[in-house]
Amino acid sequence: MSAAPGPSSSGPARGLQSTGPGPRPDGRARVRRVSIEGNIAVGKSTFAKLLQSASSDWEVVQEPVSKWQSIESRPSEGSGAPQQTVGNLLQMMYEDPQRWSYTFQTYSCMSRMKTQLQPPPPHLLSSKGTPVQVFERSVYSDRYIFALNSFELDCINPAEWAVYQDWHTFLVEQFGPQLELEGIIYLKASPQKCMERLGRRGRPEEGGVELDYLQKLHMQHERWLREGAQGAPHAVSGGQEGGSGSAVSSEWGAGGGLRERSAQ
Ligand SMILES: Nc1ncnc2c1ncn2[C@@H]1O[C@H](COP(=O)(O)OP(=O)(O)OP(=O)(O)O)[C@@H](O)[C@H]1O
Ligand SMILES: Nc1nc(=O)c2ncn([C@H]3C[C@H](O)[C@@H](CO)O3)c2[nH]1
Repeated sequence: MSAAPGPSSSGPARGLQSTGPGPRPDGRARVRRVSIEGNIAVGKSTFAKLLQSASSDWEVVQEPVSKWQSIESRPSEGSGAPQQTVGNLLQMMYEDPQRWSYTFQTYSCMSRMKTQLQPPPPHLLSSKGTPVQVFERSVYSDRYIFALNSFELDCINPAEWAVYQDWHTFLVEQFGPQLELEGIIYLKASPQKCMERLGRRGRPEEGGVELDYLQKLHMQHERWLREGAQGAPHAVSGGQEGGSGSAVSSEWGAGGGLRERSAQ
């Protein structure tokens, strides 16, 4: 594991730094919160399942992909109209990124906010061990990896990018301590390996994803973590080419944050 330097002293990171591993004001104080980050198909969900099955103290909150694949209309109150699926935003984004990337990022980020704001389940609150809530990706990678990448690829225009950053900064500052994460588990594999895994998984929407896109996302992750995971917390535990499961296994270090226990 390498500890990423702390985030800069301005902006949304302030709440994270000031709270640190010390006591939180509510009953959730003992529940650690981390995210798993990494390129598409590197093995985050697979690794998350292993974590969850290893101990009842680890609770995984999945990335809300199924919501993105099935956008539901919300009928007006009392209309009696049934809820309907009105689109697959993941597919729309991949098919026409210039048209749909901004819409996708608003929805992905909002759904990540909702999951990060969820209280821990009761069994974690009553755990006698070290309970950990593990989020698949975060509001920080939404912005500093994906939305930024889409902007750099001209799939989000300068006005959309300015608007995204404005509301993102506002919301992260508003919710600061509640969104707070204490660590990041970074799963890393070469873009070629991710491409292979993506192909094997065969998610229909990803049929047009090219190696070049995974290479760009790989670079975004490397830069973000090298620069101290802007917006996000400090502890980074790095996986290796093998990907999930055997490649990285982490435990809480005495000083807070994640420490690598074994890597092969
Ligand atoms: N360590 C591994 N070795 C070989 N194959 C793996 C490994 N980990 C995951 N896979 C396979 O790679 C594919 C992608 O894995 P997974 O769905 O866990 O990726 P992910 O990082 O969660 O993807 P996404 O970025 O889309 O959320 C799956 O087919 C999975 O079985
Ligand atoms: N453009 C874009 N922005 C995001 O914030 C984002 N988060 C995830 N994804 C894509 C990767 C997988 O195909 C699939 C599941 O992770 O969704 C994203 N794509």
